[in-house]
Amino acid sequence: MSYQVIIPAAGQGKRMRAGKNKVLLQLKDIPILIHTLRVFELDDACKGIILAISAGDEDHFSSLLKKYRIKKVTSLVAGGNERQHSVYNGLQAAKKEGIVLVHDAARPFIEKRVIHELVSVAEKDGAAVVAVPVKDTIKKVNNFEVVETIERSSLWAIQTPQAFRVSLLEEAHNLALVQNFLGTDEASLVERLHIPVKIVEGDYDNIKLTTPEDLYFAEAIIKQRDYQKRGL
Ligand SMILES: Nc1ccn([C@@H]2O[C@H](COP(=O)(O)OP(=O)(O)OP(=O)(O)O)[C@@H](O)[C@H]2O)c(=O)n1
Ligand SMILES: C[C@](O)(CO)[C@H](O)COP(=O)(O)O
Repeated sequence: MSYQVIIPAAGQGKRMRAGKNKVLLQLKDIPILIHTLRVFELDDACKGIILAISAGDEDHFSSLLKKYRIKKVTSLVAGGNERQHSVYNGLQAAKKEGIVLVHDAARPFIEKRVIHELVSVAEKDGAAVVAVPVKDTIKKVNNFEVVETIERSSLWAIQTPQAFRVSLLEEAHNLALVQNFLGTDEASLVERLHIPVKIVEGDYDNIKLTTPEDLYFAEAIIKQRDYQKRGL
């Protein structure tokens, strides 16, 4: 098993309200970005990391990679205005064979076991995403009034990583470009090709650090994992 991974890290973190790119915030004295990169650095199946960063951040990110001894980053590419554009730019630097993953820099808690299950499914079926069943009741709302309650048994919260045959993700991105379609994840682009996207059940702690309270959850996850490591 082998794969390459595109990691979009060129956001502004507006919802985090930290006044800077949230992936540079520290968790346990280490930037969130480095927590994420380490998962892939330590996975032998990962053959290369393509990192999308904002223009002007090259020196800072390069020095972080050096400081934390991240050696698998093969390309630093320019991020775009939207996450989809950052991933598109990453894809231009990808090797044109095998499986490519896309994983948010802002999701530092992904586990190797889940990545490997995802890659196996993508090798077989072409497209797969990590997801968890939705726990809340979800309602469609208009103008602060309920329109309908959506049957929960078929709802899943989609995470990253998302894995694809490279040629398939390229085709999906090219179609989105031509059709001026902007999706919030890669699978939504592939779905437009009418290609089935498989679900791999992941973990609820693979959170995306999006708003300030997610940082408390992140501290708790780290503490819990430390206890587990020490057999407590
Ligand atoms: N133009 C963008 C926007 C987002 N991202 C990356 O995509 C991931 C998921 O995006 P999100 O959580 O929305 O991050 P931000 O865009 O930084 O947050 P916000 O929308 O609150 O500004 C993050 O790792 C972020 O750095 C990116 O590479 N390029
Ligand atoms: C790709 C993603 O993380 C899947 O949950 C999510 O859609 C990114 O969305 P955002 O709009 O960048 O928060």
